[in-house]
Formats: sequence, structure tokens, C-alpha cells
Amino acid sequence: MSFHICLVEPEIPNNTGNIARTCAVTGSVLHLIRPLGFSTDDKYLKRSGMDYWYHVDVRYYDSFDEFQAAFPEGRFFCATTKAKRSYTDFQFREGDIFVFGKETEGLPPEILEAYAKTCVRIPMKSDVRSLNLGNSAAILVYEALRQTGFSGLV
Ligand SMILES: C[S@@+](CC[C@H](N)C(=O)[O-])C[C@H]1O[C@@H](n2cnc3c(N)ncnc32)[C@H](O)[C@@H]1O
Repeated sequence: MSFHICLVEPEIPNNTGNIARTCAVTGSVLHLIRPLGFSTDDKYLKRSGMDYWYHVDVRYYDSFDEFQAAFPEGRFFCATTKAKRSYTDFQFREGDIFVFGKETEGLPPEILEAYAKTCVRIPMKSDVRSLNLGNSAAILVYEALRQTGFSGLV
């Protein structure tokens, strides 16, 4: 069992490459919702995730609905600057799904409404826009791993 990271219509290849690397080192599954703002052959994507891309279980979907349908029992947590609750307020379980929005616009309102009770914010000062997508994914997955006892130490 592992955690799932879902990127809804990611636009910047370096961010997805960076997150693929996080998935590789944590054993998380990466789910990409099309359209993607880059080709999966993109040199920046490969440079950021490079040797790691081939270690990751990457799955592609044509819509968020298709992704949801693949996890009928899944617990979805939506990462958004608009959430009222901090990610540290939740007790995560193996198999949980973390959903992230696109770099320019974040998650669409219909997804935020559907998961209003499990939207999570990573605390920030109020006069700044947001964290980088890759950093926010790493923060959430490592908190979930910490809570579930992943030592990662050899
Ligand atoms: C660059 S941000 C998008 C910013 C967008 N303008 C917005 O307001 O949502 C890309 C994604 O990173 C995640 N993110 C960034 N900062 C976050 C924060 N402080 N708390 C939770 N998620 C965050 C969200 O999933 C967001 O959709």
C-alpha cells in the first residue's frame, strides 16, 4: 500500500518531474490528469525526474471523473490555499489520495466543492500567493508518511 499523488492538468514539466522524483523515493503512485502542459518526452521533465521517472508508477487519465471512478472507496484530500483547515489537522492512512491543482489556477471549484470537508491548506503568510506545486506535494506526502510510520532509514 502506498500514497497517491494526483496532479490535475499540470502545466510546468519541472514540477511534475520533481514530484515524480518524490514519488520514486517514497513509493507513491503518480496520477496525471490530462491535458498536460507538456509532452512526457519533455527534456525539462526528464531532467527534473530523470533517472527516477522509470521507477514510478505513473498513470494517466483523460478527466478527473475517470480518476475518481478508479478509486470508488478512496479518501481524497485536496490541497488548496483556499482551505480553512491545516493538513496537520488530519490523520492520514495508507492509500490516501492527495490532489493538487495546476500552477496558474489551482483546483477547479467543482473539485473543491466535492471535497470541501477534506480540503487542506499548508499554512502560509496571508500576503503571498502560494507554495510551489512540487514543494506542496512533498510536504503532504512526507506528513502522511510520518504519521504512518515510514522510517525510510537503511
Ligand atoms: C502554484 S499553486 C496554484 C496557485 C493558485 N493560484 C491557487 O490559488 O490555488 C499549485 C498547487 O499547489 C498546491 N498548493 C500551493 N500552495 C499551497 C498551500 N499553501 N496549501 C495547500 N496547497 C497548496 C495546490 O494544490 C495548488 O493548486
